[in-house]
Amino acid sequence: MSQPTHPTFPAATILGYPRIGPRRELKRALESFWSGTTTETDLATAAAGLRERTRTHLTDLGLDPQTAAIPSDFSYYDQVLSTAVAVGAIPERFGIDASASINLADYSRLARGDAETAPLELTKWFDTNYHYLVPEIGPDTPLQYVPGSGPVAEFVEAKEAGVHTRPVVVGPVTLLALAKGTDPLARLDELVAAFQKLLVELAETGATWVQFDEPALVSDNGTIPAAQLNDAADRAYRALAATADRPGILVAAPYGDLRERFATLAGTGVEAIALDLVKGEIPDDGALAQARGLTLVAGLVDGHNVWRTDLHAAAERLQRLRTAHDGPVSVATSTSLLHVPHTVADETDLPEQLRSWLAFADEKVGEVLALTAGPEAAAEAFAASRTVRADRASAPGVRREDVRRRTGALTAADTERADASARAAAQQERLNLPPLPTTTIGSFPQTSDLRRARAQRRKGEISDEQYTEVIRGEIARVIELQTELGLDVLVHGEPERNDMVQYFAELLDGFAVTQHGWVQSYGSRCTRPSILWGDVSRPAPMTVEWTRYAASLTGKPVKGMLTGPVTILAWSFVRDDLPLGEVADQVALALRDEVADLEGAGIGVIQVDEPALRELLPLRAEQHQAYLDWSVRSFRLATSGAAPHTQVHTHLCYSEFGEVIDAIDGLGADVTSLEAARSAMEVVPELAQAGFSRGIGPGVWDIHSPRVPSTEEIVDLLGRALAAVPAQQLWVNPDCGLKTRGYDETTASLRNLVAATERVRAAL
Ligand code: MET
Ligand SMILES: [Zn+2]
Repeated sequence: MSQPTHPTFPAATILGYPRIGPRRELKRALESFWSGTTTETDLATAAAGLRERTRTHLTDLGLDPQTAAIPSDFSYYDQVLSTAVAVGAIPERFGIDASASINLADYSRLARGDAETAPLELTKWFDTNYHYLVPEIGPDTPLQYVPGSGPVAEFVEAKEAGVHTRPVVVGPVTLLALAKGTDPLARLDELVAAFQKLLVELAETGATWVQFDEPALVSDNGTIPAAQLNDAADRAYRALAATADRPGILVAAPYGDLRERFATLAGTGVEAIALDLVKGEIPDDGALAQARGLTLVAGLVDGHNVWRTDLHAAAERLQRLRTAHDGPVSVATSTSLLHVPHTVADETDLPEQLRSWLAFADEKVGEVLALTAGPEAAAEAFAASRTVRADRASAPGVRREDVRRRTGALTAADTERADASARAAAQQERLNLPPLPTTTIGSFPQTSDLRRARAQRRKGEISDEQYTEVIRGEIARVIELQTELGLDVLVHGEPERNDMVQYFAELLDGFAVTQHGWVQSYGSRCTRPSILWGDVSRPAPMTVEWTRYAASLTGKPVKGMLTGPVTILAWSFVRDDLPLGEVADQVALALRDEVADLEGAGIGVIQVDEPALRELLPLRAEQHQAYLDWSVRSFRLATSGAAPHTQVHTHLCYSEFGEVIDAIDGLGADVTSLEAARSAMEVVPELAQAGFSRGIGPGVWDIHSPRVPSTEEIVDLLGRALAAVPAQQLWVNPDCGLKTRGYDETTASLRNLVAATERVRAAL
């Protein structure tokens, strides 16, 4: 085996940096290209400008521009897609020549589909709120390296601009572990051969280090059994390490603990391993002995949350690792900084004190450098870190005795409702619903008028009264539409909500919202997570007036709409100084009060959405139960104060439900609606088999595209559902909320939904 020589790994680095741009420049460039207002060249120019800005900016922040400390990790849409494209893994159904470089129109087509071709599936990336495009790798999918691929071009671009970067790609094991298709792992050797060609081309252009991201190695939740995953890592990295003339290889394992796979990787011949020491542990001495001489990259600065690092604690761990490990140790972030906003400096509206506790991407680069310099050279940063910690611990609102007393006094009785069949009888008596009741998931289209009114209110251009009038007008219109369509359980349409989490975060104590804290969710889509910094309480009712107004306009039941505790946590930056289960209880109690107030206003149906229930499932199997226990408990706590004759609904979407089916049952909601249209109701028999006996509303309309489902199609889906559950259990609804849809397709689709239901009812 050849022994390539590599310059030493840089002492300080980050595993990746946000690529959307501080003012979402990439989003704008992509969307104007997609809409046809700009050309492919315009898009490429904008992207090159952003990359240039990032390199210069990271250099200015103090990362070394000459030693591969600055990652080149750009992607136009998604890093998994970009890596798949680099190794030519393009499904044949797109009709794209996989052996040549593809243009941005074709690249976009893979991500977004077109009239004839469905896009690649989009799904959640590990335990984050980022979504990747699922590679399709079957026995016949082409796999061949495409010379001049993205990583090479980006490296060369940087080099020509005077910056020697470290190309970042998704590693072969993770790429296959995430792929769908018949036995993707069977293609490992071919995939590795493609990556070998990438390594050779990178070496030819002068790259000294390359980073392979392998988060699949820290998770038990994938489809590949543990032993096979370990074996695949062993095979893949032995082969990659054996490539003649290649850059040094860094394997990064973000989001969790490598455990026994650390020793596996250490034995393959790669030069460096990046450990997530925020989520994971320092390997024990036995494992470290296997890694003698290797560079370990200590991920001590959290790339996945926004709190300033405790530099003393991190320095202490760094010292422990340095003492225990016989080889170089570098400092890095635990994950790519993709998951955090650019800089706290932009947040001029946040309270000064809260601001001082935060570190976004740029501040985290500073923390990595301070840790690398050490407590003496970076004395000022270390002192500030200590001050901030003390300040945070004692700041008003972080710990509130009234909130703690309430959570401390909870008992099992607080999560129990009356028996489900007694509830069902009381609810039917009150609501008097027909068989197969029809409803929607909550939101109706968010029109540009609504968005404008919100922006005007923010800028003070319209008064609160004027804003309220706009919202009430919209509620009235939505109620009228639903009445005309003949739906059974109506909603107010959520026109007052910019976002289903942020709306509540703005009204609850303990949360703050940012101005520019955008984080890429997928492609051009970004979210602005709220920051949960203190004990949570509800100063005043949050949804009651809107719901009461809607109910006053109709004789039909109107469903109150709340976002559940787990989803509120999953889509916010959560505090790191209190166990999540306790935070969830605090949020649940606030929601419990809201449920009581909705009941007091005469609302008989209340939905608590938990679309993120699956998302927070820990990556390691032995932690699943504890998570499911607290997440289910918090939902029950939020809802179980409801009287028997109040019908509690929940809604889940986005994910495979398999692993959480029992938990869904455990929520105990009277009615559960789930995304199901694309999978042709697959979840219904799964629920039935699990013994689920309460109401089920499997979605019959895939709301992710403007396509209107036909009446026949919905009749067919309902038939499938009825094959698995009795009619008394079945509800009819779309897959999810309608806020991204237009009114035309909404009206047409709901009309078909009602017509199909009537047809099926007649045949019962
Ligand atoms: C992502 S789940 C969305 C549920 C919410 N009630 C809505 O309809 O928009
Ligand atoms: Zn949904």
